[in-house]
Amino acid sequence: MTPPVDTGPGPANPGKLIPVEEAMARLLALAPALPVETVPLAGARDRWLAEPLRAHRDQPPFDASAMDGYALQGTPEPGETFRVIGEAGAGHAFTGVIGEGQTVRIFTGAPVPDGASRVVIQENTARDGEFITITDRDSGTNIRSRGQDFRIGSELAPRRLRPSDLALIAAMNIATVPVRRRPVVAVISTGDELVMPGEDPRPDQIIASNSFAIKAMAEAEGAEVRLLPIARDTESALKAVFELARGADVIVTSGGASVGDHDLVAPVAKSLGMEAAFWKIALRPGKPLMAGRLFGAALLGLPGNPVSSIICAELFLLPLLRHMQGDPAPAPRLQDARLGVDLPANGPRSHYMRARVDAGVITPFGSQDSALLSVLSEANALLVRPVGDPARATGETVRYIPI
Ligand SMILES: Nc1nc2c(c(=O)[nH]1)N[C@H]1C(S)=C(S)[C@@H](COP(=O)(O)OP(=O)(O)OC[C@H]3O[C@@H](n4cnc5c(N)ncnc54)[C@H](O)[C@@H]3O)O[C@H]1N2
Ligand code: MOO
Repeated sequence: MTPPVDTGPGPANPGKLIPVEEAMARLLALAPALPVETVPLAGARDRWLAEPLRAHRDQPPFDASAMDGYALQGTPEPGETFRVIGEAGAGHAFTGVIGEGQTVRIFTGAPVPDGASRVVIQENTARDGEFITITDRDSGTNIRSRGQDFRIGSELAPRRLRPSDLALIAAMNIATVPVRRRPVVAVISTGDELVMPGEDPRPDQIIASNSFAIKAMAEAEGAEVRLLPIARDTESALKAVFELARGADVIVTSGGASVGDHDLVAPVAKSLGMEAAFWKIALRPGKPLMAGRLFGAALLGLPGNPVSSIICAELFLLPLLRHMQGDPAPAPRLQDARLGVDLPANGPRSHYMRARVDAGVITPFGSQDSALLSVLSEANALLVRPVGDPARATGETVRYIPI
């Protein structure tokens, strides 16, 4: 186990590994909420509503028939007859008044005519020319009253817009919505060993994989992602690629974050003017995580190990993107499950163990090496072990993050 010792260039108390929660708070403080823009409703799926919306009308806007049948007064008994004096369809109101002994043929969604207090479904009637006879009682009125769904002025609070929210907003008669601008994320992979998938790698080369996960995760969180060229492990190469990231809201690097001679991300970012916020976290995997501000953007330096990089993106990049888009509670949501195995006590770093949760029982994988993409791919949960968590027995309740 790596001891909690740091030789890195972190600004505040550089000898200390920062707790995950503190790192999260300091990261979110690096990036203000993005500006608001107005978009057509049809293009607003998954965007973050920036301000409350208020309904422009009642829904339904009138007392509406819930069934196909006959609108009439009172509570008719089987055997009673009524004269049909007209018809009401959806979008075609009957404008007269229904009197005693009268009825109007009505269809689902039509306004209930004045004078009617219920709709008898047609299955409970027998029609003979101009007349109907009631054959069975209806249990309810079959009328949806005006404003039953929502009233004019009803508020929809800011949220990430799901398809059903779009339908609700449309029904409120609102055609465009104020949303947070999408964050622009520049992704930089670093390392002399990296080649893109599909190339012809030498035996000592590695396929760059991290950026594909980071891009997909950030896009699913609403970002526009710019995949920048792989930066080689020289100051000049890294500087040149950093320059390409200007204009982004968030710059994400992967690799080169540790203490080796070729780990240049922090020194090069500093030479370009980065204000460092923190470096090194009491976290496993992902200890060498760096954050700061560069070129007016939030900079997040992820470790190179593929699993560390993806888990740190889950734990820090995605909350940052949610925060920038207005999510008031952007941290990952923890859930409870029962342990499927005994676990030894945890050490001085929070451990996010790759695990599978099935039917409420969570079991971490045997190997937790931070290079194993095949294990991460089988995992559907990160079992969260807090710093110093004591040994846990099978059946105890533990917390996890679904992934
Ligand atoms: N002496 C120490 N060595 C290391 C420490 C330490 O504290 N002291 N920390 C270890 C930990 S923990 C981690 S995590 C890694 C992180 O190192 P880097 O961020 O500098 O990552 P690299 O050295 O560049 O790469 C690590 C590993 O991951 C592969 N990699 C890198 N980028 C990609 C990519 N885009 N796609 C796929 N694979 C990638 C790279 O080839 C290496 O195998 O440092 C430990 N060392
Ligand atoms: O954070 Mo490294 O082992 O945390 O992969």
